[in-house]
Amino acid sequence: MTSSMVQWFEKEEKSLGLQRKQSVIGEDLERVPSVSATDGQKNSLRQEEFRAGGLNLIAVYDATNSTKERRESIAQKCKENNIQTMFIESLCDDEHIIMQNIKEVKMTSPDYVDKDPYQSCQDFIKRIDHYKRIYETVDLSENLSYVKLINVGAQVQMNNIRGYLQSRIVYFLMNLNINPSHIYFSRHGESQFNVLGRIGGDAHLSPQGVLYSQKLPFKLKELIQEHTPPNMEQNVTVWISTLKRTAETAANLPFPKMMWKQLDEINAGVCDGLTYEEIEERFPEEFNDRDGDKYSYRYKSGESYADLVERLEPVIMELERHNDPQHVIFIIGHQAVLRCIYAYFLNYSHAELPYLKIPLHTVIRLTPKAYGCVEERFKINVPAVNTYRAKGGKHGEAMSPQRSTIAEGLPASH
Ligand SMILES: O=P(O)(O)OC[C@H]1O[C@@](CO)(OP(=O)(O)O)[C@@H](O)[C@@H]1O
Repeated sequence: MTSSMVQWFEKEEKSLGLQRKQSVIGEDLERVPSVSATDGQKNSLRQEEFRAGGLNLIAVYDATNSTKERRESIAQKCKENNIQTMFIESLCDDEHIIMQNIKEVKMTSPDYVDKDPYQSCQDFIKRIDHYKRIYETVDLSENLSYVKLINVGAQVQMNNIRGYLQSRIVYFLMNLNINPSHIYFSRHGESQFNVLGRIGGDAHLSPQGVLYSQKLPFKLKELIQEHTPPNMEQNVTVWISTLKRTAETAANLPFPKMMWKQLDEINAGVCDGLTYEEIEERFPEEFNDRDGDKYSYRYKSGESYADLVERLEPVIMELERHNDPQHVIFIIGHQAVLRCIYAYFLNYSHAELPYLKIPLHTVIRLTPKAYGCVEERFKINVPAVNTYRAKGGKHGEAMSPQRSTIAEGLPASH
């Protein structure tokens, strides 16, 4: 019986979006849809294109592929088109996981939108019975590359897994979990460099930033209490970067802290410590190049957003692995770093990612679900400069003495 397959595939796609080193598994998108024609049911084919070098492509064929015969036919078709295949099977015989899965995953699936939950549940149980009767598990006789996850990764079997991309997929699948949990994050409090409109560096907090660090513990506790059972001790770990502004922001939080070098802000290389105006003046071509393709642009002697995404992979894996609903992870990070994490969970494209709005003095709560991710923002009412710079535009209010108070449409807390 298959379980959570759609979920696995969707998460897999997202993960691969973070990865730019794929081997080429298909170079001609036009050919791939012919594979889906082998299945008369409502199987869908979703394709994700990766532009590390222009040609790397991966296609995710999301379907039950329940018989050996069908899998053979898919593998054969792909082979004829020079496409490497890898099958992922999720087996589950743990009743508790199955019921939880039906409740939390299937009932939020697009298949059951606007349907009666009881009837949807019955319908899904019928589907499971159907698959129990006809499903043929993947095995060695098929001579395929495959990964078999048993009871949500309690056991993992694999066959013929080769090369960089396939090993990365296995690594990713082994770290997934289906327990609902919350992730909190915030940028550090306003820094002295933020006030001056300077990027990068390792500045201390401004007086407003210090005020934010003092109000933060109250807000965080209040938010966590919303989903923690009464009298339950708050179990929180705070992740910070190695830069002073994050440690100073975390200073008043009475929770264990974990320092990650990976959470350091994007390395602006020769532009570190400059304002956007100074960069434009000293490095006009570089400045334009960054505006042209902000995701791929790499600062001289520094990093690009694409580099940052790779650097953050262990952080993302830890977040994916995190499966204790009573334990909260609170990340105090930076504008570029938090854009990457946020884009991963909310599925933003490479083009959108570097322009996402992650304002200062705002706590963001993410609750990943099987189909999407719920996002809530809580502005703490300590005025801060606006460090946002739109494409081709000017730096936010950072260059002016004005401070924004409450971001549009957000609840303010005191
Ligand atoms: O990629 P852009 O939009 O320039 O934003 C990243 C910049 O944000 C800043 C602030 O301008 O981050 P932060 O203060 O959160 O550490 C800079 O240090 C960093 O270079």
